[in-house]
Amino acid sequence: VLFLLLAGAGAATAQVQPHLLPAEQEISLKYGAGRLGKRQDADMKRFRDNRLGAFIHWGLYAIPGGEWNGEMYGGAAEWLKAWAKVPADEWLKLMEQWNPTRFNPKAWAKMAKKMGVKYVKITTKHHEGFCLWPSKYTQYTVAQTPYKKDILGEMVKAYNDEGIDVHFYFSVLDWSHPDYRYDIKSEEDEIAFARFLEFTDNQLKELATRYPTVKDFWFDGTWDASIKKNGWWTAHVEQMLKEMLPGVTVNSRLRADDYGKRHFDSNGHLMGDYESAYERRLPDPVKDLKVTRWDWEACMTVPENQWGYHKDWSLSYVKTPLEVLERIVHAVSMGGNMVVNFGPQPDGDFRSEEKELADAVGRWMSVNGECIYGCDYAGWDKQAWGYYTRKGKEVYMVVFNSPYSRHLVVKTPKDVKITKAVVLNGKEVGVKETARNEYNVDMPAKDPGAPFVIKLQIEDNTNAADKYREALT
Ligand SMILES: C[C@@H]1O/C(=N\OC(=O)Nc2ccccc2)[C@@H](O)[C@H](O)[C@@H]1O
Repeated sequence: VLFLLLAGAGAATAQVQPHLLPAEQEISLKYGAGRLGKRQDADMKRFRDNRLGAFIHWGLYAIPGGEWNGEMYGGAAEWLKAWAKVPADEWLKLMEQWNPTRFNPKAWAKMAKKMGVKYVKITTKHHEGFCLWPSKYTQYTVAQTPYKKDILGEMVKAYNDEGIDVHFYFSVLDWSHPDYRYDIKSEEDEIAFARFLEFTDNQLKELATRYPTVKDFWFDGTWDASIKKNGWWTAHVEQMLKEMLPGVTVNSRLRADDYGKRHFDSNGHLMGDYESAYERRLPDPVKDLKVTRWDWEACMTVPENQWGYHKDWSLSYVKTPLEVLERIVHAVSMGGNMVVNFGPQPDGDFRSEEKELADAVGRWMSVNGECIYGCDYAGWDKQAWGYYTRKGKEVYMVVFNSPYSRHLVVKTPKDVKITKAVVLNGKEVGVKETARNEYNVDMPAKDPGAPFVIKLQIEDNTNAADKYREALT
């Protein structure tokens, strides 16, 4: 009983993975993790190997762009309705202005292709309740705007035509719907929220039916007590989508278990197919190695916290392309994916900073993408110069910080030797063994002046004798 109470209390804690319980002490759950360990089917391998994605946050919030009644709000632009306390019916009047005349889905897809992203996550419906597809379950859709056309369908086709996978962001929280409840405190709440869950099921079935090439559903807006008290429904949604679209992936943020525990169930097992809690933050490469035990996907904004289009990016720090690149590599080096956010303008074009970012990342990926796509955690100790990634027997050194010593220190696991080091699309560099499982890898003769990649050839020679002796302390 005590454990159950603790588990219930755990519902409020963040999704830090609790210690796994010894199997015999696990509690039985009806709506806990549907699977233990990483999915290893082809669809999940594709999700994982894609590694680099882009987020598109596009909705009515792009029109005001952070400003309401002449006042500029510094908070996230897609939350302006909340910051400016705008009633839903007034907010949804923005639909009358939705007419992105410069929207060119083919150009969007080419920009994503040039950036080197392998998938794009699109906000089908954000918290505001405005749908980018002509849903028949609500009046708040593109069909009821001057634009009229199925924007989501145009995007899906354009991205797929460029060989880019499409993932759907879907907010369960829906500020436009009278039956949404933040908590369930009465019979009336129960009845209204049951209607809301049915409405949501219908929209999800509609999305899965209209756009069968969708590869993933990224749920958001699932943190309220009303959802945590309906963990059964979150398990039902995962099952429903996987029956309709075999192979589709679903993020952990959808899921709550029998006791309202989110992301990880009351036995500490990850629900959904990948953890989706690293939003605008990343696990520590030394202290948080636990994340390498499961699949995960991070997402990030270029300003400090703007997902939707905001008119004024001077209100917070804007990350440089190099800072975005380092976060991409950091995620992959720990076995995660990274999704970089874009907030298109109301006219359907992108701001210049985002176009420049896509270009810069794309130029680097075109030369060095081999150390990202299909790569994973190498299992080697992190060094100050940068990050390791690994693909099979190949280990990549992704160098962001060149050392005054001109040597890149590498410490290999026991029985692993380095036999060769070559700069990607460049020359071989010297490798000097300095102690047991320690090497100095030379910097390239001419400092590339930008992050670069060294590909290591390694040899597993178990039990080979060597000349080194551990100190007798
Ligand atoms: C990707 C982002 O996802 C969100 N929220 O994600 C959260 O996890 N929000 C959160 C985090 C901690 C506690 C409560 C909510 C949205 O609110 C935001 O507009 C954006 O779409």
